[in-house]
Amino acid sequence: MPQAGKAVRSLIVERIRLLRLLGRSSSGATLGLCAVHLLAAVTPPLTAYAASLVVEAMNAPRPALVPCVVLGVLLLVGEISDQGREGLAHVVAMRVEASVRSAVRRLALAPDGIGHLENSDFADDAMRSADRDSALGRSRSLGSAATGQLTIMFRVLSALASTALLAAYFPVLAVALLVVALFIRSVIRRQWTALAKSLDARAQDQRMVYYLSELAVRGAAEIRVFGLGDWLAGRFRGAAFASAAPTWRRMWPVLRRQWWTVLVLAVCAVAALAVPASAALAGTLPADRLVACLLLAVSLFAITAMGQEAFDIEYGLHAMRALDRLTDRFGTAAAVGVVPRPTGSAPPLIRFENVGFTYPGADRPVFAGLTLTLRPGETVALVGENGAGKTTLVKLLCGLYRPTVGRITVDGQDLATMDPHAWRARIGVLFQDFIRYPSTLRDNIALSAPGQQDDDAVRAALRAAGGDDRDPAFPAGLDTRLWAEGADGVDLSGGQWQQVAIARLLYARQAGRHLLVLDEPTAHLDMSAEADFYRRVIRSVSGTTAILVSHRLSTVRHADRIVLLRDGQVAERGTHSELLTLDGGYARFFRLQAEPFQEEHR
Ligand SMILES: Nc1ncnc2c1ncn2[C@@H]1O[C@H](COP(=O)(O)OP(=O)(O)OP(=O)(O)O)[C@@H](O)[C@H]1O
Repeated sequence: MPQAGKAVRSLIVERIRLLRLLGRSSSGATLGLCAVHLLAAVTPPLTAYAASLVVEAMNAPRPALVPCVVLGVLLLVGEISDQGREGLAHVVAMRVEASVRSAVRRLALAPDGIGHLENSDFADDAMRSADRDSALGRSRSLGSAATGQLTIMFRVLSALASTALLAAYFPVLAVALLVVALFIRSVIRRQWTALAKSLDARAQDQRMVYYLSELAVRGAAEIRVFGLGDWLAGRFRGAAFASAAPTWRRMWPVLRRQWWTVLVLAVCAVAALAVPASAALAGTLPADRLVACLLLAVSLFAITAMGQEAFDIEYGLHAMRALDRLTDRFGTAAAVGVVPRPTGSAPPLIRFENVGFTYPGADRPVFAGLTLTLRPGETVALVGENGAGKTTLVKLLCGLYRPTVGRITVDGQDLATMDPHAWRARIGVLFQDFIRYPSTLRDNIALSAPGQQDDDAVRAALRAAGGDDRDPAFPAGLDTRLWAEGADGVDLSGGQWQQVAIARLLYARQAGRHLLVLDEPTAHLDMSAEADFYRRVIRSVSGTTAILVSHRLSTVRHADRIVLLRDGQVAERGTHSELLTLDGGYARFFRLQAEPFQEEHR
C-alpha cells in the first residue's frame, strides 16, 4: 500500500512538472491557452443548463427567445474555443519544445570533453528529450506533453462540474457514472500507454531513419553521381517500415482486449438515460431537467475519450526523465560560454609522458607508451598512415579526451589538473572538418576570439591565409553572409572555405593564442596556395608553437621537426633531411609522393 501511495505521489509530481514546463513558453500564449481551456471546460455544463431553459421556455405560455440565443452563443463559444485551443496549444508546445531543445544543447556542450557524445545512452537521452518523435499518426514532444497535460486537467475539471450539477438531481447516479468513467479511462489509458511504451523502446530503429534522411541532404552530390537515389529511397522505406511495423502488430491485441470496456460504457449509457427518463415518466422530473441531466451525463462521459494527449504525456514523461538524467549527469558541468579570454601567455612546453589512450567502447588502444615533447615556439609536423592517431593526439592535447594511461604536462603541470577553459584559451585549432559558421565572413574569422572584433585584424588574417575580402566571392565584404541556404547568403568553394578557416586560426593567434594546431590545413588548397602555405601561414606565426598534421609531405617538410606516428608510438622524429637520411618510414612516404613527379620529369 505504501508503494501504491508512493507511485501515485510520483505520478502527480511528474504531472505537475509537465504543467510547469508551460512556463518555458511566453506567458501571454500560455495564459491565452488556459483561458480557452477554461471556456471549453465550462461550456458543456452551461450548455446543459441553457438547453433546459430552452425546453422550459418552449413549454411556457409565451415562448421566450433569450434562452435559445444563449444556447446558440454557448454552442458557438464551444466550437470557437475548440478551434482556438488547437492553434494556441500548437504555438505553446512549439515554444516549450524550442526551449527544451536549447537546454539540451547546452547540456551537451557543457562537459569539457567530447567522449559523452559517442555514448549511445547519451545520444538516446538527448534525442528523446529534445527531438520530436512521430508515432501513431502524430508528432510528440515534451511541448505537446505539457499542453496535453493541461487539456486533461481541464477535461477532468469539466467532468467534475457536470458531475456536481447532475448530483443535484441524482447523486448516486452521478457519482457512480463518474467512478465508472474514470475507471474505464484509466484502464483504456493503461492499455494504450503500455503500447506506446513498448513502441518508445525503439529509439534504436529510429536512429537509422534519422541517419538516412540526413544522408539524403548531406550526401546529395555523391548520391546523384552514383545514381543511388533508388537505393537510398529503398533503404529509407525499409528502415521506416521496420520501425513502424511493431505499431500495427501491437495495436491490434489492445483493440481486441477493449471489448468489455465498450460493454460497460453501453450499460452506463443505458443507466444515464433510463434513470432520469423513468423519473420523468413518474412525473418527478420535469422535461427541461430531463434534457439537462442527459446532456450533463454526456458531458461527464467525455472524460473516457482517449485523445492523443495520453500518448503525448506518456512520451513526454519519458522525455522528461531523459532530460533529468542529462541534467543529473551534466547539469553541474561548467556553463557554456565561460571560456576565459586568451591571456597572451608564452607558448608552453608540452610533454606526452608514456601516454596510452583507448576510445570509450573501443577494444584497441590508439596509443600505448607515447612519449613526445613539443618545445615552445617550434613547428612540429605529425605524419603517419590513416588511423595512426594524429587527430586523436590533437584531441588529447586540447583536453577533449584524457589519456587512459600516462599524462600530458604543460610547463610541468599535469593537463588533467588544469582548468580546461583556461588551457583552451591558449590554443587555436583548425580541425580537418572545420566548422562553416552560418554567419558573416567577419564572424567566420573573428569567432576564434569572441569579444575582440577588429576589422583590420580580420582582413589581415584573411590576407595572410591567401584570401581577400575584396574578392568577388565576398560581394558584401566582411558582411557577406556565408550561408547559401539563408537570404542573401553565398557559398564558397572548398579551398575558399579553408582559407577562411586558416584566417580564423591566424586571428586567434593575433588575439593571444600561442599554441596552434592545424589538421590537414592544405587539403582543399590548390597547388600554388599549398606551395605558398608554409611561407605565408606558418612563418607568419613564428614564435608560436605550431602542430601541423598532414599527409602532404610538401606541406610538412619545412617543419622544425617531423614526428612519424606508427603503432601507437613515435616511430621516427627529426628534420626532413634527417628523416630522409634515416631512410625509414618517412623517407619511404616521401619517395612515394615524389616518385610520380620525378618519373614525369625524367
Ligand atoms: N570517436 C572514435 N571512437 C572510436 N575510435 C575512434 C574514434 N575516432 C578515431 N578512432 C580510431 O582511432 C584511430 C586513430 O584515429 P585518428 O582519426 O586519430 O587517426 P588519424 O591518424 O588522424 O587518421 P587520418 O590520417 O585518416 O585522419 C583509428 O583507428 C580510428 O578508427
